[in-house]
Amino acid sequence: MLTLATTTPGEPEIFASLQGEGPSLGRPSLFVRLSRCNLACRWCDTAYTWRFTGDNRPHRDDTAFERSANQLTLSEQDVAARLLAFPQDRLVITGGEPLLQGAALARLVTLLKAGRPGLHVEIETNGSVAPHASLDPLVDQYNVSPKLAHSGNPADLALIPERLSAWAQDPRAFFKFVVANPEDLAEIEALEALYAIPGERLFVMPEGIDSQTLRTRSRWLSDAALTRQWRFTDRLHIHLYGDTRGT
Ligand SMILES: Nc1nc2[nH]cc(C(=O)O)c2c(=O)[nH]1
Ligand code: SF4
Ligand SMILES: [Mg+2]
Repeated sequence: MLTLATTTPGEPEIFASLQGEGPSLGRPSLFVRLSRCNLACRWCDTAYTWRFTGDNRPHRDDTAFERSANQLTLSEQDVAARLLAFPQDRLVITGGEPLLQGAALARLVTLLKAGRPGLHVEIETNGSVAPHASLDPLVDQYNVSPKLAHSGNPADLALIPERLSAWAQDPRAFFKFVVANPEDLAEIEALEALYAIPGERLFVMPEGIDSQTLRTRSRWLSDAALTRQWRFTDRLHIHLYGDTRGT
């Protein structure tokens, strides 16, 4: 069984969209959003996957979500059938933190690759959880977003040395650091040096859930990427659709 996020109560967050972030930006893709996360970022744009009633960890909006309206449990077969009803040949698995459900995801991806040979599978992860051994060989690309101090997570939960070192050595893993302030850059430089992350696989992305914020931050962040030989990614889906579920 898989625990998914919902778009509207009762409807799983399964949709087709252009990949809005990272190395596959602009590619037509299927998305499935899983519920639950092991971290709690202050600026999380999908707090409805984890900040349920009674969870008082700090968050920008201070909103708590009713679990029953925002979570849905479906079988791997059901999720596979819903995804295979779309024509796209790329899948983005996101969350929440999808790797918390790695064994069930392996069963899902096995069904999907049987139904659509050649399906490209990428996973959006916060980078703190190891992929389940049965899932890892089925994954084509990881978009790894380690959480910096401004996320509000304790570093010992968010930045796991063995994990960061494994991602840095995996050619399938692209780092995507969410940046809000120029002070965040020194932290990225330190991680780049410590784990020897190749610039080719290091993206910076402005934090923001509206076009104006993204544009303002892109102005200095793109310069920072240029001088450090990092890659830059915008958040295309925010410009196109705004901060809405199912897009
Ligand atoms: N279009 C689109 N691209 C995305 N890339 C990463 C997303 C995410 O929420 O993880 C996302 C998303 O929610 N929508
Ligand atoms: S790791 Fe991702 S899903 Fe989890 S709280 Fe942070 S931004 Fe939200
Ligand atoms: Mg998102």
